[in-house]
Amino acid sequence: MDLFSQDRLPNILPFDGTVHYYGKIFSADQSASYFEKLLQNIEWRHDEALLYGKHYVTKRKVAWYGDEAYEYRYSGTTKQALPWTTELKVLKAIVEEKSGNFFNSCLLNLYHDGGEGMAWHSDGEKMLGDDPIVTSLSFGAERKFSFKHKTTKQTVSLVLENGSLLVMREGSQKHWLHRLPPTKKVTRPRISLTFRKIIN
Ligand SMILES: O=C(O)CCC(=O)C(=O)O
Ligand SMILES: [Fe+2]
Repeated sequence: MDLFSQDRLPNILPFDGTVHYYGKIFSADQSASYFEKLLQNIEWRHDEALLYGKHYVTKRKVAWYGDEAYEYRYSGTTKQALPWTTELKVLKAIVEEKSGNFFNSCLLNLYHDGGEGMAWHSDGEKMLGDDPIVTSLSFGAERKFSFKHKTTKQTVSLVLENGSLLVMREGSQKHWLHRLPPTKKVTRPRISLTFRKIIN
């Protein structure tokens, strides 16, 4: 476990939680290779959402993998986790080593260009427990990522680089929202791997 590097990392959040940005943990070559493999080997599907009784299909694609065929219920849809691919097993081990945390599942996102993003939310699903730790491992285009405090509305932003690791720790889901804002400046795709730990 890479505890020493975590100790030296500054907290992205000013209060009420901890978010560590590890920066690039892979070289440009390694990142390009992972990006291609993930694009090819992951079973990407358009996400579905039920909002105010209306059924939406997102442009963004997602995929859900895990140790077991966990069921992920949200916005009126249910997804069943697929078994880990070779690359995902390798990446999970690297993220666990870097962060010092263990994960049993991963929600992957594929944003085809800057027109696709993710709206303000927190990853507060019951099955993740009271105070979940969620990662974002990024490949491809650099994107801005923002946090907003649920009561003070204070915001903090950073850029998630190609091959970089972000770990949202204690308090970060309870007290803060996060989003990936859409932008016209980005024309290339990005893949993110959000490793999570299902409690029950
Ligand atoms: O794409 C990202 O970096 C984060 C996505 C996210 O917040 C999520 O999947 O819950
Ligand atoms: Fe999230």
